[in-house]
Amino acid sequence: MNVPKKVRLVEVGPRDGLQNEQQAIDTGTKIQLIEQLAAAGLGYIEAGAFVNPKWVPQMAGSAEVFEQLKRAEHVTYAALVPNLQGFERALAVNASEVAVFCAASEAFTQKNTNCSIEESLQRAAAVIDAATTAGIKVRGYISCVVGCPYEGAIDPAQVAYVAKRLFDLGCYEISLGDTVGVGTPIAVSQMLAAVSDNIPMDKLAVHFHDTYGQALANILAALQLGVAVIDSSVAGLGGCPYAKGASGNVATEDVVYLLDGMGIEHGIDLPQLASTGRWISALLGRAPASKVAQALAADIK
Ligand SMILES: CC(C)(COP(=O)([O-])OP(=O)([O-])OC[C@H]1O[C@@H](n2cnc3c(N)ncnc32)[C@H](O)[C@@H]1OP(=O)([O-])[O-])[C@@H](O)C(=O)NCCC(=O)NCCSC(=O)C[C@@](C)(O)CC(=O)[O-]
Repeated sequence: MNVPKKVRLVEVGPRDGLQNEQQAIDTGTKIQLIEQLAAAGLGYIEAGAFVNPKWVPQMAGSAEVFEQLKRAEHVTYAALVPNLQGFERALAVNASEVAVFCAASEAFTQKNTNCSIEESLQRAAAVIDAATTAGIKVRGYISCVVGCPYEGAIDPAQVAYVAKRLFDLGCYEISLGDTVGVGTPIAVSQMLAAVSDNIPMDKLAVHFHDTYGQALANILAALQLGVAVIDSSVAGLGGCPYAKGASGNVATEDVVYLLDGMGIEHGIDLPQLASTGRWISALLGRAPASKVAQALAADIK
């Protein structure tokens, strides 16, 4: 087993977590969420998305979020961008990094970005060229790495193909997304084995949604293979607008508790993070999806 000693958590709550919320969330609340996450020790926060606001209205105010945010020195504030237009918007508000996104499924790519996989890779290439010129690092996401809401099971070879293309284009890290949350540890391990034939494990991240309650088991499988970057969302917020019924990302609180149990360093203050999760969940009118946050609140020892 190659379990890492230290893990980097990529907090996607303010973007992936909020993008699918139907109720309006004001800019001040989004900023407060990001600032609280930074105060809890998160060093990488995806703070917004510069996508077409007609497609994802909740992310329409991302420019204001980036402009008004009080930035902490230890934090990378990343923005999701689908194309050059999105990159230019992110650059204008001084995003520290950007992330491009593709999928391993043709049907999902069409629904999510209105183009083919090949065209999405060309858009990513244009963003990477412009970002390189501007001195900005680019992360790459791949959705539907285990299953697709439209195509069903996805062949690990197809994930490996798209991952290698994105990596060769210049993404410094590839985040592998189980968008629907259908994966189980064996399927995830097979997918990671295929992808890591072409890309070193230390350039891979995992991004699990918890629809079927498998996210932590999948993370454990990924950690045992040496993956050291995990995407998660405070309070388990989230869901993709183009993956109907898919639940939120794995809760950051739950990942932190798992890492503590394995003696893996992460740099997060769990009680403070759980308090942020309770605050944002209360604001959204629900309990945190994190079991750890619920157990801490009930003082279960
Ligand atoms: C990709 C597009 C833009 C193509 O959308 P399109 O409609 O095909 O774009 P277009 O190039 O034909 O342009 C149409 C209009 O969109 C505008 N436009 C074009 N680009 C932008 C932009 N960047 N920002 C603002 N406006 C933009 C453009 O200016 C034009 O405006 P009009 O002339 O009609 O007024 C659209 O499909 C889109 O925005 N899709 C994003 C969908 C999305 O955000 N999905 C969720 C994020 S991905 C995800 O959650 C998965 C992930 C990453 O978390 C991992 C996982 O869990 O799997």
